[in-house]
Amino acid sequence: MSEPNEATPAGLGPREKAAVLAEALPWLNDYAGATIVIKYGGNAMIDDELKRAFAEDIVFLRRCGVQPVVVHGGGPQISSMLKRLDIDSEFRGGLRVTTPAAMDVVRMVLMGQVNRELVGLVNGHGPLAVGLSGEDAGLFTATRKGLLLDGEDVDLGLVGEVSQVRPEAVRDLMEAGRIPVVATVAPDEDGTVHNVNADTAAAALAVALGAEKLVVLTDVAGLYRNWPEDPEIITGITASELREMLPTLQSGMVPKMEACLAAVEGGLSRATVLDGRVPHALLLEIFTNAGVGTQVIADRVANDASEGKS
Ligand SMILES: Nc1ncnc2c1ncn2[C@@H]1O[C@H](COP(=O)(O)OP(=O)(O)O)[C@@H](O)[C@H]1O
Ligand SMILES: CC(=O)N[C@@H](CCC(=O)OP(=O)(O)O)C(=O)O
Repeated sequence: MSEPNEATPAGLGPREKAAVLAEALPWLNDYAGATIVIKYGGNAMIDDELKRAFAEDIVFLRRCGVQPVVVHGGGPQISSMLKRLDIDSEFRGGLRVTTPAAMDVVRMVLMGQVNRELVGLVNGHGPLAVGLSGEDAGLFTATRKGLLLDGEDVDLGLVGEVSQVRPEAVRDLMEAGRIPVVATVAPDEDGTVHNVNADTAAAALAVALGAEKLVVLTDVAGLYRNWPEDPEIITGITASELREMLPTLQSGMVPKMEACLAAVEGGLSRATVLDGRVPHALLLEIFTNAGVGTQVIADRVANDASEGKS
């Protein structure tokens, strides 16, 4: 048996461990029963250990009385399958130009590969996760997305934005104590399946569920003020400040920060971008005072805070 307060292999003695657990109490109170939508980016699914840690965090949240809903990406996984199949693909404005042939691969990889793997990892802890996509029970309806880039109309092919969310299927699962794991392909009104960016879909679902918070796990420490020259990360930004910054953003950060903005403008108090390469980043964010990543704060919440109302 170890001596009182002797450091464990994890580097913490009993007192420090107890302090970490005690620090979680206010957060446990705050988040009891709350819905948290977690977007898990394909770039954060780096290795098996990180994916296992992510699944543990999701189950931990559920066991603490939080209602986690996972929306996952899989961009790098789609790209590698397209390459194997010798199908060209390019990104414009952070979105994949999606031909019908590429769409078949997007659907196969997101639903048949990434979704199955995440569901399996969570269910290693008990029969909790149920996988679904925007095609199930009318969850998402897509409309074709237009894009104006440098004054030029870009044809993105079968890329969709979410025009309607029917969150009933997700709610049914949550009420049954399950953890919904959502892949972001979605039919349009005629049934043609579209490729929806996972950040965009996560924000739309978070708004439709009236979630407490949107957490986006990616492969950078947060939103850089001057990417990539300067290592400064923005720790907190209001919706108005982010709106001003949006036109200066590049690549994958464009849909990501647009999604965070849509989430807080749609009624959420906060949306946070976190480094998913840090093991258990989700637990650090939800249950400690560590304050990691970039937090986007709704204007009304920021105003209330400056007036001392919260
Ligand atoms: N201002 C910025 N701050 C941080 N990352 C940025 C910024 N601008 C562009 N990026 C790029 O955006 C990427 C994240 O978007 P993306 O690759 O789509 O991630 P995910 O797969 O998690 O959705 C980062 O890895 C980085 O290369
Ligand atoms: C339209 C569009 O770009 N769709 C994305 C869908 C997957 C995704 O968003 O994955 P990440 O979250 O890992 O980037 C794609 O085809 O890559």
